Amino acid sequence: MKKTDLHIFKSPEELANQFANLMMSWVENRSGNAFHLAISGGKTPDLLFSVLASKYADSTLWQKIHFWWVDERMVPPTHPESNFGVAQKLLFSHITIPEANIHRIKGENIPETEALSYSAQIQKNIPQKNEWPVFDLILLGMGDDGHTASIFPDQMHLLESKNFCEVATQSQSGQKRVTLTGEAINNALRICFLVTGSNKAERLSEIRNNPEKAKLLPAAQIKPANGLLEWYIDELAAQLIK
Ligand SMILES: O=C1O[C@H](COP(=O)(O)O)[C@@H](O)[C@H](O)[C@H]1O
Repeated sequence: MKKTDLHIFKSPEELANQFANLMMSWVENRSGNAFHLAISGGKTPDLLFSVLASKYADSTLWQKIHFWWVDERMVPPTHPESNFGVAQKLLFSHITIPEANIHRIKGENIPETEALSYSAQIQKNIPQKNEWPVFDLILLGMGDDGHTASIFPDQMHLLESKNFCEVATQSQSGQKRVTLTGEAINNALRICFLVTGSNKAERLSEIRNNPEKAKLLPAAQIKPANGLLEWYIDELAAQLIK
């Protein structure tokens, strides 16, 4: 992680507010009529969804944004752990967005079948470079074990898969996930990690200051082929960074 790629905010609320403004300005300034945004699961995006829903409820930019998911838990959309379900509740139900702009991973389907079907959706809709999709923006989180997307430390091979998507298994619970692979993520134009909370501090300091430990962390392997990589973190997550 280079110093210049790191943006530290006083609180998760300040981060969500500032990031929402930045993101919408990137959408506005991007030429063309589609902006392909892939969002992550977990708790961290909740605040961003709420800020977007309240500050940008009436924005016309929702016509341009196509939502994709970095990963999904293989549960129905009504399940509390559904990443789509959370975005639906906190964001989509508050804005006007064409249904065709929402490209969810269908958690209710058989994981292997859905990984293929979601890959086909990506292939059909997203411009490619070097035979990999080029998302305009990918938002990533990081677990306190250093996983990102649903690429866990015991499944590092998913970083090098030649497929756009793969089935992953949550290491502790055994829950099946469908996730974008490392190469599909690394081909994006811009990748932003959003990370908050003291439970992420140790992993962040390893990524920044300890190359040997960082080798074992999926989040540290995210290195865009041509695009930008930025970290947006709060002070609690930043506390051990030297
Ligand atoms: O399991 C997951 O965890 C990470 C981090 O989640 P958070 O709750 O700490 O924000 C998330 O980025 C990933 O997409 C998700 O599926």
